[in-house]
Amino acid sequence: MDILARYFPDLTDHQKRHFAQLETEFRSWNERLNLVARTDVDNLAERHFLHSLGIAKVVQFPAGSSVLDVGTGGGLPGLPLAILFPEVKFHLVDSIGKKIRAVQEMAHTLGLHNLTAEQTRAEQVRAKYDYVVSRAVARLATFHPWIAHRYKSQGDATTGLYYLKGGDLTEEIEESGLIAHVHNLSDYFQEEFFETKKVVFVPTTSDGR
Ligand SMILES: C[S@@+](CC[C@H](N)C(=O)[O-])C[C@H]1O[C@@H](n2cnc3c(N)ncnc32)[C@H](O)[C@@H]1O
Repeated sequence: MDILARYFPDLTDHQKRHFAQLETEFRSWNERLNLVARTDVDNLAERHFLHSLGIAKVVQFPAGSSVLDVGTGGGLPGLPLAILFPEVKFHLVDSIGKKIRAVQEMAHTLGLHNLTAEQTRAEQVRAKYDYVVSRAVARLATFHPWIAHRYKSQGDATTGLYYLKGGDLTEEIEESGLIAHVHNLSDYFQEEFFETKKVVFVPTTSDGR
């Protein structure tokens, strides 16, 4: 967990304890459900928790705002972000019920009161949010129509989608026809894993509404 404290030096002892607990819980659920590749389980802090927190290097969610995590699987990036931003409300959705139950159990064990999780398809979400986050779910051209109308109307320059992606995204962004800003996580994190990792920001207004 030292790696999280190194890149987020303002973490409180309470948050550090939460991350340590999350690691224990996540490992235990992973043995049953394969939430992330087994080969990655020794690198949970770097490849999953810190990767999720990469979004926080690009945007600071204000207190009182709301965030939807689409296709959260075992709670990534939503669970680590909910620990980092205790004053922000997170709603995590996935179409697979057993993953959502694992997320609910982990949130309950940690006593995270700012996070809810629901089994539903992204296309069926009806509430509205300030922000959407996601990792590894679908190409932007497929994904964006699911969430394009899930934003509250009073957005600002920071509201929109923050999508964790890897590799060369030129073609994928072009195919989507969206205005997208690409942030390199290698600008923030030194580990080799982040060399090709990005946060793609698609503002709420990027489809011309
Ligand atoms: C590769 S996993 C990524 C999980 C997690 N975001 C992570 O990074 O570890 C993709 C997840 O997206 C979910 N998913 C795919 N399409 C979806 C949809 N239309 N609505 C809700 N969940 C969806 C799948 O059930 C799966 O759990």
